[in-house]
Amino acid sequence: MTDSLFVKICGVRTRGDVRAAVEAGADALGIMHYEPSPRHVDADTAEQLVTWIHEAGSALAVLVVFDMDAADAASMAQRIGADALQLHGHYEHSDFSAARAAAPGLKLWRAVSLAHDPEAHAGAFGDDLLLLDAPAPGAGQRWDQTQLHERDRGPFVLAGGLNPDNVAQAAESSGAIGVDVSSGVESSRGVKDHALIRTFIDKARSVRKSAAPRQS
Ligand SMILES: O=C(O)c1ccccc1N[C@@H]1O[C@H](COP(=O)(O)O)[C@@H](O)[C@H]1O
Repeated sequence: MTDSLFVKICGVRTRGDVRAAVEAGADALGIMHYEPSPRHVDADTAEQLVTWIHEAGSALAVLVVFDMDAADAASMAQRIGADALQLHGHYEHSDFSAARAAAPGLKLWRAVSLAHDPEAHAGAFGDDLLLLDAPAPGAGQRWDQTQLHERDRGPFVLAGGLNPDNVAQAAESSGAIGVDVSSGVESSRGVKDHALIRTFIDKARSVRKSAAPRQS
């Protein structure tokens, strides 16, 4: 594990988005499969994006879903060759067990908001990674991080309303091990701005992970 932040760019939809994010040094790229999202792609496009991501370099291809049946989502992630499945929405421990049974070896990332799950902490559902996000994910919404420090959450990735101007301060004050962004690197809803992607990653790379969260 390096001492620089883990950086995920979420909601890629084109080969140009993939190239821009991978060439800028993203550690993971998110592929959104959720029809109400402006970043939604169908299963065939998702599979093509996974191929492009793997051809372009070593970044992880992450299938991102919202309230999709966990086992079905895991099977889809495995079928398209994704490296991880990011589950947003109303999931229980049993859903993660079902997903693991459907796709053994697939990394499962649990995305929650402390507003909905104030006790959330890393590994609670046997997940491989915890993302702490805004109550309304994908909306470019910042959230109150003071609740974050009420208890030890273990390692987590920070998401929700991040952008090139706030990512360094947000990451340093939260003690996150990584950051995840969608709206903040777009020129309009669902349209990635490749220059913003590059700037976001540069700013995130300027942060050294802290041993403990600083008070914001
Ligand atoms: O991006 C979306 O449209 C989306 C829809 C439903 C669930 C999750 C979604 N995206 C995730 O939300 C975070 C934060 O988004 P933003 O940066 O505040 O726009 C994003 O990183 C995705 O993991």
